[in-house]
Amino acid sequence: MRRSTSRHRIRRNARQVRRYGAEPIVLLSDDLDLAPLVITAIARALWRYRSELAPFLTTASMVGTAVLLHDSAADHWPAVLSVTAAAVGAVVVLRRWLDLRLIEAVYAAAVLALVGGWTSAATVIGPFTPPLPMALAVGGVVAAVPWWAHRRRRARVRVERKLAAWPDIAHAVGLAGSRVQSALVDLWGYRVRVALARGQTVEDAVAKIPALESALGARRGAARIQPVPERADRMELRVIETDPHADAIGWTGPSITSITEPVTLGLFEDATPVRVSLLRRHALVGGVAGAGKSGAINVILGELTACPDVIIWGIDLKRGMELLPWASCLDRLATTPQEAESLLRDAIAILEARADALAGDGLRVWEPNPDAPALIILIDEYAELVDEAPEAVRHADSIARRGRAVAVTLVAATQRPSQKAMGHGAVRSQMDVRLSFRVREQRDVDLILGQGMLKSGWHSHTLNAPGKFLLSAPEHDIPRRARTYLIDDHQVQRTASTHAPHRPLLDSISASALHAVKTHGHGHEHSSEADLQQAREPDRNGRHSAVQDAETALWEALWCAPSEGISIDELLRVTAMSRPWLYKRLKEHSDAGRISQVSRGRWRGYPTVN
Ligand SMILES: Nc1ncnc2c1ncn2[C@@H]1O[C@H](COP(=O)(O)OP(=O)(O)OP(=O)(O)O)[C@@H](O)[C@H]1O
Repeated sequence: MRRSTSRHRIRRNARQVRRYGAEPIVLLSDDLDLAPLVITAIARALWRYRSELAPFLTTASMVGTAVLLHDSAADHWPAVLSVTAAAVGAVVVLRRWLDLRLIEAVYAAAVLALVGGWTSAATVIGPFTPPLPMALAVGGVVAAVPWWAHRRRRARVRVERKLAAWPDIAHAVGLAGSRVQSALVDLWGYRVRVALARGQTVEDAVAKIPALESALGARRGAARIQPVPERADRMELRVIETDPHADAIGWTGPSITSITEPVTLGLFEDATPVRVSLLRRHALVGGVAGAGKSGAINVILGELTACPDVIIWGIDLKRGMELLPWASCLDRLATTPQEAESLLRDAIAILEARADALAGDGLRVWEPNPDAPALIILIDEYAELVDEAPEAVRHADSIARRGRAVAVTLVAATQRPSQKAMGHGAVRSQMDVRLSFRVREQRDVDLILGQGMLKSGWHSHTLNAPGKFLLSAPEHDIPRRARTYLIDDHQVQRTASTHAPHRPLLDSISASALHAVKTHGHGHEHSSEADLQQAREPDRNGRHSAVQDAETALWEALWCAPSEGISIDELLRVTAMSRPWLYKRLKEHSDAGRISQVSRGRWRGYPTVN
């Protein structure tokens, strides 16, 4: 009778669970039959919320440990301190291996020091001797708040809870018997390694993607499945919770330290990084005005300037508007057609000298290192070069055909690389890496990416935001939408000044060729060490004079402005500098009280007070 009453109660509880949701409502009573249910429910709740409860569990175990140590081994406190120091050291040393960011490592080290310090003090004087209880309470709360608030931890817990239901999910979608082996949570979602049940294939799982998205409560199109090459019964499930392309993706700094590593340009839609090698390869960046070409060049420069085994030269016939901010890291910057022509002619001299040196040594390719750096020439708006410096284009053509093996390569940006805009030469056909930002017309797709690409599904005319692009390269042969990282002007400035002191010098073979060109008009003469040193010296005068010209033009324009002031557009025209540069200068002058804003967007200089 009693037994049937408690069964009745349990059934009633179960009904309540169904009615009120997942969390069982436990009615406390003195009925002993309910005890196991209560204990199980508490244990489950403790397990489920173990991450949130971690601060309490840590505090409780500190007190327990201190009680034991104080009673039995009070003189062992130095051992506690030593273990603490070792643990803090391990966190510092193994930070990367533990996948901890700097701030997380600092937190972990601080908490470990707090726990160890308190426990050793409690070992000596007892955990309940003032002020230790108060110190524990205050320290516990202070340490727990960042833990509870930490976004990455919360995301990990949420994913763990979701994956705890994997057996049910797998059963529901038709992959019964598969198991989760590991899961990794990142900024954009999570990645799960799944062991498939006997006889199941990755293709079976791919067919269940829509069902999986539904069962995991993800948005449509959020899940991707990839095979694991070495095991047919394993797969990797990627769930993207935040669309990486929804907003601009900030650049977090260079990802490489050598040109032999692939540069990282941005992220694909599935949040995997876009990596492409520029070693001994020419690159073409195309797309309409405002589509993000300069952004891509900035990212490329951010990466390349971090490499001490590459020398960078730049050609920017828009008076250096795009490349000037990087000038301290560019060994040469040409801003006029004449400078462009001589820069490319010098590059050919280097190319030929290197080719001769390689042939002499019986080598096939130039392996860049800090003593023998690669040379990359960035050309912003190639079409301007074609219009203004036809001779330079002939040199560029030659570099495009012969530069790869000797690591003298081009990165050219242009709005529409038609035969005319590319100077009817071989340059376009020699480009191994192609980045297509948005193009205006469908036929422009093939112009940038190559014949037949539009038909094969490379639809860069449908890209819908600045910075989005398609990448075609030997290691990227399927069209996947990507977005470049966005580097703001401050980052450009900071990165350029950080990297500038570490730029390499030209190798002696190349410097000797340059010296010979300067003195004899061709590149095969013997040069003294002093000559070489002079030839190696970066020629950054172009930069300084262009900036000074702009500063002077700006100041004169402001000073001579009429009483209603001069507009931003006019200032942009007279300085030929970028908008951010102009705004920065205006702010500096205005902060110093030298100029004033007469009305919205119109400025003028103050008359000097004597
Ligand atoms: N990756 C990106 N994410 C978000 N916004 C971007 C990105 N790249 C560029 N933009 C935005 O688009 C604007 C134009 O970009 P950018 O100057 O790179 O275009 P462009 O193709 O070089 O144009 P132009 O040919 O006129 O120089 C930038 O001011 C920036 O606000």
